[in-house]
Amino acid sequence: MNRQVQIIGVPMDLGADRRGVDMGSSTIRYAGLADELEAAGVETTDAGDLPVPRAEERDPETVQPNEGSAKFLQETAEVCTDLADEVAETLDAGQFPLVLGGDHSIAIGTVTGAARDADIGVIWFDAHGDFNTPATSPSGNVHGMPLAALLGIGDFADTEWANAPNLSEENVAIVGLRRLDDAEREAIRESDVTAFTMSDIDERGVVPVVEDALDVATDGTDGVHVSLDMDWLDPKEAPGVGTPVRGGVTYREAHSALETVAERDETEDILRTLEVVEVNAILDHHNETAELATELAASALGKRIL
Ligand SMILES: NC(=[NH2+])NCCC[C@H](N)C(=O)O
Ligand SMILES: [Mn+2]
Ligand SMILES: [Mn+2]
Repeated sequence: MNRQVQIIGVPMDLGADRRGVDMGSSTIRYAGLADELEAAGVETTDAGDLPVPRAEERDPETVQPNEGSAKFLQETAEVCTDLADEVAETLDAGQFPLVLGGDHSIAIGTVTGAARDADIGVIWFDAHGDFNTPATSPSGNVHGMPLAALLGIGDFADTEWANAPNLSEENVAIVGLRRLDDAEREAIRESDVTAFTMSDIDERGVVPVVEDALDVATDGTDGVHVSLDMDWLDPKEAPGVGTPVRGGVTYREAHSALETVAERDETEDILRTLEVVEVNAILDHHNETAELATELAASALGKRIL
């Protein structure tokens, strides 16, 4: 496939408690993303990093009284609106947006941009559901809320900047789930989102599960957004993440999953956007999580062993 990839970095850490995730985009570049993608046979350009305000720069006067329920929500809205424009413009120019986080709150920008002129499906590789709302979140961290925000769940019902117009719950598949807050579990059960837990992967194997997730995300849509939270992997493979959870997928399972996406893309041209998030440079060991992120992006975009 003759794909022109445009890298868009978003050094965002306002959605997470653990500082260090703002360096994710540069560590992934430093790990050799451009070379890895070249090996996958795709042409790459780099749009650099979007500006993200720093927590320290904030004027205390602007802090909202209800700040604790969704920290830095106003700043997140601004960054995600910029990102959505950048993603939509990249697609309009015939290029493929590869978004590098930053924490997972940026998915609100990537997905609203991807869904601007198309019906899309989403595959969400994650240990977590990211299905909290300001009312249910135990942490107030927006990186635990992007899926709920995009789908307009609960108090996100009229949050226009965060709702993805052309995305329905029926076309969302979460893969690899293993840690949920109580209210989040309830909200996912009540929704029409399809959730494949780690138990499903244990029982059936990762490839059949990803095939099913692809069926969910492609059913009646124009394309698929793949969101890869690096804490989806087991912390033994990906130690550089802020919210690690034991019992994640292995190195080989992760590659198989993204190769399965690439195989479907080869025959059906389904992949619209890709993002890799939650790489935390401070917590990483010798950049190994960033290196893994580059490898997995390349697998998703068609790199093969043979
Ligand atoms: N994208 C992530 N790493 N999300 C972790 C979310 C953790 C927890 N459920 C919360 O709401 O704070
Ligand atoms: Mn996660
Ligand atoms: Mn996540």
